[in-house]
Order: sequence, then C-alpha cells, then structure tokens
Amino acid sequence: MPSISSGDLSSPLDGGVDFGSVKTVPESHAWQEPEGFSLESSDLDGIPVIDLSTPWWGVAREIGRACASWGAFQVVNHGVPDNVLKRVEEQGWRLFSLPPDQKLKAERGPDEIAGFGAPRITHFFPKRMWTEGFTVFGSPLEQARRLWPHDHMQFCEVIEEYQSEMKSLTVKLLELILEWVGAGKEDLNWEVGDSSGVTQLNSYPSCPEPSRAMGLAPHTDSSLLTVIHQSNTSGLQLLDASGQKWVTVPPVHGALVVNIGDLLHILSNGRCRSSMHRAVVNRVHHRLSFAYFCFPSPGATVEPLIGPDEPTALYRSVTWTEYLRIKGTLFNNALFSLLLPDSGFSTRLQQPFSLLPSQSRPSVMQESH
Ligand SMILES: C=C1C[C@]23C[C@H]1CC[C@H]2[C@@]12CCC[C@@](C)(C(=O)O1)[C@H]2[C@@H]3C(=O)O
Ligand SMILES: O=C(O)CCC(=O)C(=O)O
Ligand SMILES: [Fe+2]
Repeated sequence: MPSISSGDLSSPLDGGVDFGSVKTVPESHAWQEPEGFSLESSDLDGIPVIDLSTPWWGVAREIGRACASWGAFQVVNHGVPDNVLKRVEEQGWRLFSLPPDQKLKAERGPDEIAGFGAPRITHFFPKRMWTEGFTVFGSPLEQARRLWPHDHMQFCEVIEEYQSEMKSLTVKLLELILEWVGAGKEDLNWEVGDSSGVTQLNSYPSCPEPSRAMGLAPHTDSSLLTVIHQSNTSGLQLLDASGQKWVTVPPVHGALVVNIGDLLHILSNGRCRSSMHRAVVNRVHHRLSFAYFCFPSPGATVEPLIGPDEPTALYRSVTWTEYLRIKGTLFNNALFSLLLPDSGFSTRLQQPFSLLPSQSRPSVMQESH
C-alpha cells in the first residue's frame, strides 16, 4: 500500500506523497490531458546551441535570433567550470535524499522566497506537481543550517561558488542581448554587476505513471533570464514559436540552457520572447535541475528600451519585486496586465507574446476548487 500520509496538504511534499514509495500516481497528482498538455513532443527543430567563444558580433546576432523566436537557447563554451556543475549536482542529490521530515525543517514560509517546498505556482493548478524544490535567495546559510546543523559549510560554499559563476555568465548574456537590441548597459536603470540572483534546485523523482503526472507545469520565468543546468536526464520542454508543440531540450554535456524571462520581454519591449516551458517526468530516472534566475538590482525599475527603430513602449516599467507580486496573483496574465493602453494591443491574443491562451492559462486545467 503506498505510504500516502494523512494528505496534509500543507506539506511541501505535495499532500504528503512520499514520491519514493508510491506505485501509482495518487488522484492529487493525476493530470488529465486537455489540449496543450499533451505529452508528445518533437525533437525535429531543436533549440539553437550557441558557442560563446565565437566572435562577439556574430554571437550577439545568433542570440538575438534565438531570443526573438524560441525565447531560449543552449550555450557551450560558457566559462562555467565543469567541476562547479558537478559539485552543485552532488549537493543537490545530497539535499533531496534527506528524509522528508529533515527537509521540512527548511520549509519555505508562505511569503518567503527561500526554502524547501512545492513550486510557488502550485496553487494556480488543481493538481499537485511531481516535484520538490529548494530556493536560495542571497546566502544559503540559514536554510542549510536547518538541513545539516553540523555539516552545512560544504553546501554553502558550493552554492555560493555556483551563484558567482552564474552571475558572471548572466552579465555576459545580458550585454550580448543589449547589443542585439541596439542598447548598452548604460541604458539600464541598474549596474549589471549589481544584478540579484535566485537559485532554484528542482528534484523530479522517477514516477510510476509519467503520462499521468506533471513535473513542473507550463510557465514563463519572472526573471530577466534563467540559466539551467540539467542532470543527465531529459525533461525540460519548451513551447515552440507557433505555440503548438512542446519540444524537448536534450541535456547536452557541457551546455547550459538559457530561458528568457518576463522581465527581459518587458525590457526588450517585446522583442525577446519569454519562453513558456515545463518539465515532464519519467518512469526510470530521478532528474535534478539547477536554475539560476537573474534579476535587476533590488528597487531598480525594468523599463522598455525604446529608440528610433522602437519608438513606442508597450509595457509600463516595473521593479522585480512588484512583478513577482503581480505574477503571484495573475500568473500567465501578468505581462498582459502591464501592457500600456496606447500599445495598440487590445486583446491578449494580439500582444507580441506568442502564447496561445489554450497553452498557457491554468484555467485550461482550472477546475472549480
Ligand atoms: C524569484 C522567484 C522566481 C520563482 C518564484 C521566486 C522563487 C522561485 C522561482 C520559481 C522556480 C520554479 C518555477 C517558478 C515558476 C516557481 O514556481 O518558483 C519560478 C518563479 C518565477 O519565475 O516566477
Ligand atoms: O527542471 C527544469 O529543467 C525546468 C526548471 C524551471 O523551469 C524553473 O526552475 O523555473
Ligand atoms: Fe522555469
């Protein structure tokens, strides 16, 4: 009999399901397959893989094209040492293999960013996701001390080294994207070097019935951009530019995935697409992913970059904490709510956010609570 505990919904293990021991997907985690959630995916037209060691001007154009179409790409020769990625993965396995009650000691509070628990977007969906996560915001020390009272220094050192490597990569990527939109870092309301970062460790245990579960439901990231290191199991899927097909992002050794987030969609005045993506699970492998979210410096407003060839701002400016609050209530309608009236886009369908409602709104999944 699967060890489903009393169904304490407050438990970050998603209603007390101990992923490791269930033989079937409980009703609480069973996702139907309405339109847009279908699990089939195609690997035909893969996501662009960009070599960051090629000359500056060439790579800016390639990245720009990927941002305008997919809203995502993979990068190789990114400069993040393999050893750092290996050690952060080791710490990830160490964390998620802790006993449930130990992980709960670092549980993320309702209004907190940092800590252990279910994804923040869980409450937008009628069913729970086949995942648990650990979010680091600033120093990991406070939460790490709760997980390992006497042995948390190694985790902290590895995470801090990972964050510093990711920060320098995201600064480089931002500068390239600014070059592509014809702007420079002096056009930003913050010093790129002062950008904030949030690190999300995601765990997707193997699942007895993968077609009836969802690892991480379709969403766009709220960040400027997100860099993802995936362990050697595929699961991340992006919605293609037509909004009709989910395309798997294959883990490429030495490559990191870059997703454009909502704030860069606003900063680029809609020229960069914020990629709709999800994570599916599989029967055999437990998958981990490590996502680094790049945000502006605290308090800095993200304002659409306009100029001679981009005269009209489509979105009002917003700080990342304001945007998180708006996303936390409006979810996939957050960007739409920031459209300026004279942007000329009166309906959600028209906005330069190539996202078909059927693919995006949890209302497709929304049952009456
Ligand atoms: C700074 C952020 C960005 C968050 C919320 C908060 C901390 C954790 C991030 C994620 C990580 C998992 C997917 C997501 C959709 C989620 O549920 O939590 C992300 C969300 C966002 O990109 O909006
Ligand atoms: O697990 C993945 O590859 C996706 C993770 C993700 O989308 C996120 O953390 O925002
Ligand atoms: Fe994401």
